[in-house]
Amino acid sequence: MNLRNFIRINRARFFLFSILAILSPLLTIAMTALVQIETNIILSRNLPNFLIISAISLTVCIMFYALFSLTQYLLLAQTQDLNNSVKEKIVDHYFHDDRDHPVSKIQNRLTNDLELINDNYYGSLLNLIFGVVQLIAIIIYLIMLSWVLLITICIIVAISLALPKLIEKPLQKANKLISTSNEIYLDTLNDWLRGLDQLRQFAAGAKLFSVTQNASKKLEDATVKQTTYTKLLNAINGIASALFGLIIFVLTGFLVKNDLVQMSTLLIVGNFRFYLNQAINEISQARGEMKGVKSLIEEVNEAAEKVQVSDKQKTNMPTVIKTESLRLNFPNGEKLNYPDIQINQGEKILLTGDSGSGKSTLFKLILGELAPSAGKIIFEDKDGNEINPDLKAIGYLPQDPVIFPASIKENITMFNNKLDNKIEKSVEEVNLSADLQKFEEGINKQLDLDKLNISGGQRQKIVLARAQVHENDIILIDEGTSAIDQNSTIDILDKLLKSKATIVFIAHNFTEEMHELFDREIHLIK
Ligand SMILES: Nc1ncnc2c1ncn2[C@@H]1O[C@H](COP(=O)(O)OP(=O)(O)OP(=O)(O)O)[C@@H](O)[C@H]1O
Repeated sequence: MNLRNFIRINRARFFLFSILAILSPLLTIAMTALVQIETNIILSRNLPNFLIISAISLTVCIMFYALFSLTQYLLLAQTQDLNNSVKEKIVDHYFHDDRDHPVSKIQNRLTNDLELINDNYYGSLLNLIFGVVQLIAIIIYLIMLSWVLLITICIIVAISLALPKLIEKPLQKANKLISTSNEIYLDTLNDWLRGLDQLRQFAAGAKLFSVTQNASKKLEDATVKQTTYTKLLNAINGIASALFGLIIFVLTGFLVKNDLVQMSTLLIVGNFRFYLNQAINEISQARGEMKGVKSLIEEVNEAAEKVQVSDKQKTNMPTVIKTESLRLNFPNGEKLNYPDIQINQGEKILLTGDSGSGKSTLFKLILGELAPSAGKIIFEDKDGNEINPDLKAIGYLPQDPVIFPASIKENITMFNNKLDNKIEKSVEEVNLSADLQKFEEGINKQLDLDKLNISGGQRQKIVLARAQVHENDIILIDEGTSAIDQNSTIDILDKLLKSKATIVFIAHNFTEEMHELFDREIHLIK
């Protein structure tokens, strides 16, 4: 998200943007110079020259507005292209880093953070170039007039550029606060709107309004705080530049009085006073705003960094999975201690235990999503050697089946059409055929996550079929049949447990008949 990437995204467009961004402020100075010439022509009462110079002034004025609008358009196009590329990199990063991220954090990165950077950094870039070019043009003009004026202006510029430092830190903090508050707001909306039906049913609207209003208020407060600092920066700059302009005006008057510069200088300096104020204002404000989002840019850059996929050769699937003195301490003080467990190749294990005894967490530890606080998980090959398996090759069915807004077929193959030939068998094995007959489009039915157009049991059957077609050697299933009726469950388990794969199945309330389908049971105690 840095300037180098901004240039690289489209060098030709950036070049054109830079030329126009330099040309536009020069045109404003040219317009002022033309006004001065026009004034002299009026004083000499020369109508033909007046008409010519007026036509030139009009052309320069139209050119300025046309070029400046084009410059703004080019800036926007360049920013949008950079945003698209950064968004792609951020999604790629979150996909490959194998870490658990709250959805709201990713949403915030991809929307609010990028918007803040666009407005404050790239939006200010044009103002910065515009201000610097305008300032340089005025300085050159003044050098030709008087060195006293030049030195005074250099001192003024140095002070003006140091001004944003006064509130640089609080502005950075305010920008960070907006980002965090937005993340919390999105989180709150996600958590509470998901259960909108239930809230309606239990007439709990008051709670919904209060939590969303609370989160929204924090976000609004953060925005107000940031705006306050930005406006404060504007006010400081405005007052300073007005003061500085006045000093220059008075100084020029003094120089004229002492015959050190010509009378006309007073008019020129008067005209340029406005531009000098404008240039200093724009430079200071742009620098302040750009610095304000510096730390946010660093965070976004980190999130967009390419994740190095380890080139360490991942070995085959383990024959044995063992845990040794495994312990996990959560940051909130909750502790889980596991007995030593061994899972052998091809075994069908039923994992049971009290609610909260750590069954789902054990899966997350095996999958490497959580790191143990003590003890370890050992993966061994058939010769008993410790190996480093590719944990992504372990099939995992979480408690809440994860379904995508695509067809049932694509949800089973996970968009790999090489697996199409295995679908029919898997659909049979998970008892999904009868359900598919109810849909006009059958297996090609598009799932609509908002309308929830399939039942909980059908969702579970789809993810079970997904595990079947992918033929993983090890499958971890977390309450994979809890929404499926008992007869179907027995039927599905009967077929599923005949496979060669190692299967660990978490379940509650299984009947004796269901227990008997497994080789053994591991029971965790809280
Ligand atoms: N991120 C977390 N932070 C703090 N505690 C957690 C976290 N995740 C899980 N726990 C705690 O760890 C314990 C084990 O949770 P886990 O989900 O593994 O239990 P479980 O045996 O699968 O329960 P259930 O049968 O009810 O699904 C619970 O007491 C839970 O509160």
